[in-house]
Amino acid sequence: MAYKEKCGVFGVYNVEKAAHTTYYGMVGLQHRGQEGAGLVSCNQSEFRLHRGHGLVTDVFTPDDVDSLGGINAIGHTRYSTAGGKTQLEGFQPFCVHYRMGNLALAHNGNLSNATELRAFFENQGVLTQSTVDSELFLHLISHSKRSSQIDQIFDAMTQAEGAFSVIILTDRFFCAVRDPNGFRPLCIGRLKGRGRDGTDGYCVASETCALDLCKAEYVRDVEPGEMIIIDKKTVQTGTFSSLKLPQKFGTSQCIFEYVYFARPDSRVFGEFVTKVRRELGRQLAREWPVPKVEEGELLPVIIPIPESATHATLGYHEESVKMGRPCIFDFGFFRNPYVGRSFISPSQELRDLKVLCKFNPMEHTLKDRIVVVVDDSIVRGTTARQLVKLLYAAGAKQVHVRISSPPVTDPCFYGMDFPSKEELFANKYQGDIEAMAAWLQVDSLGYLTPEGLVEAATRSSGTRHSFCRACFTGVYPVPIEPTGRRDSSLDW
Ligand SMILES: O=P(O)(O)OC[C@H]1O[C@H](OP(=O)(O)OP(=O)(O)O)[C@H](O)[C@@H]1O
Ligand SMILES: NC(=O)CC[C@H](N)C(=O)O
Ligand code: SF4
Ligand SMILES: [Mg+2]
Repeated sequence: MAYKEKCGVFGVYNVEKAAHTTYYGMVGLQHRGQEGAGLVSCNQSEFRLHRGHGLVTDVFTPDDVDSLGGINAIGHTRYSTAGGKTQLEGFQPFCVHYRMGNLALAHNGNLSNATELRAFFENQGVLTQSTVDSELFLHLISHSKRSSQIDQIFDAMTQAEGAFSVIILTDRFFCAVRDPNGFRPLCIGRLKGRGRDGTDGYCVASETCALDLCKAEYVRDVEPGEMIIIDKKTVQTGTFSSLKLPQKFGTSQCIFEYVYFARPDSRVFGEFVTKVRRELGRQLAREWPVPKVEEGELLPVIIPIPESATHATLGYHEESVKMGRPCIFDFGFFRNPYVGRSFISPSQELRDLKVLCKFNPMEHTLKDRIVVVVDDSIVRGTTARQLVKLLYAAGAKQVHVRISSPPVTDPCFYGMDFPSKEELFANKYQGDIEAMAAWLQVDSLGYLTPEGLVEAATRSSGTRHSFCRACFTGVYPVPIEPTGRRDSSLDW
């Protein structure tokens, strides 16, 4: 795993067998976090919590899920971006009791003003149970002076800055909030007739692939800056209450969800990820075409680096043919499915070994051909460099690398754990593409331009919102702690 991902949140309201449905929703979101998983269900008026380290299937036995029961529940799959990585107290959902009753909360994202908020509460003598930023939501809610619980939650959300897609379960309602920038995705689903006495149930998830698993129909996304309430009235009328958080910094949805992070079968920010990835591949073909071949030469073969580059490669191939550059699409590597994302790779030597365990080239598709190999991104360069060697060893005549995003130059502070700036491949060569190609030992290297990325993603997703692309520019749309810059224009 070159990047450590983000978290996944999933919750249901008025759904028979709530804990079971949430369990399956979390399995669908496993790719978003593998350090730990947790589930809170509301059984009568009792809130029950079960959480642990590792994959969803490791954390829960069938008995655990049965004993959680309930008709309302929320779940979380975690990759830590703040605070403790091992202490169970920092794992979500958080489940507390305060003057308004029970409250369970799960968060995907990273707060940009966490240090400031923590100092404020600690100075007041507030006792905290973890060093995780997400816990601060609980203190913001319980310290709110507002009288109704909905207003307390709204008040808390207006004081948080940065990336947060949050779901909350209380004794009376279910609530879902997306930060005004809309960094992380969040969508709403309906489970027809799956509620008490044949009424409709509702669910909210980070990605639609989790809705598919639970056979929920996609209703719509929670909009950037929207807080929706699902309660008894929703069950009776089919409508949600919706509140709007004040907008401070414009919208900036994470473009990397489209490039790499989200599951290809999900609909993110309103559009299928596969469709956007194909469009990125098409744009890449226009910017960095397939090399021309001499008459009588074998056609170039276009291959993806599995898994995440497959759909961009299909788009690259389609567009190349349309542009009058004949070539074939094929799979040049077998990817060992048993080498999972939880592979531990602390040193360069182990990372190199990991790549070799993961991929084996298929000689018959590669021998004597010009090979154009497409990947979605380069982080440290480990994958690309190793795979290029394997391609030549398998008989490739030339190797051309195409990347369906710009060079990654800066870390993410909005819920994704990237390597440090110094470790990023592009920074080692100050963006000198020729030097980068020489280190990779390839005949050519082409990255999608930042403009091409934004244009293609906007065109194919049809979104009216802007994207964050700070990891390609170093210009952060919301101030980051302690020295980050902020993009005040956000005009792209
Ligand atoms: O330059 P590097 O440091 O080697 O990292 C880049 C690679 O990491 C990602 O894939 P990853 O192996 O995480 O998983 P995937 O199978 O989902 O593509 C990305 O898609 C690149 O292939
Ligand atoms: N990846 C995430 O969304 C992490 C959520 C939260 N900041 C944590 O560290 O648990
Ligand atoms: S910095 Fe990159 S990964 Fe992080 S939110 Fe922005 S686009 Fe996404
Ligand atoms: Mg990859």
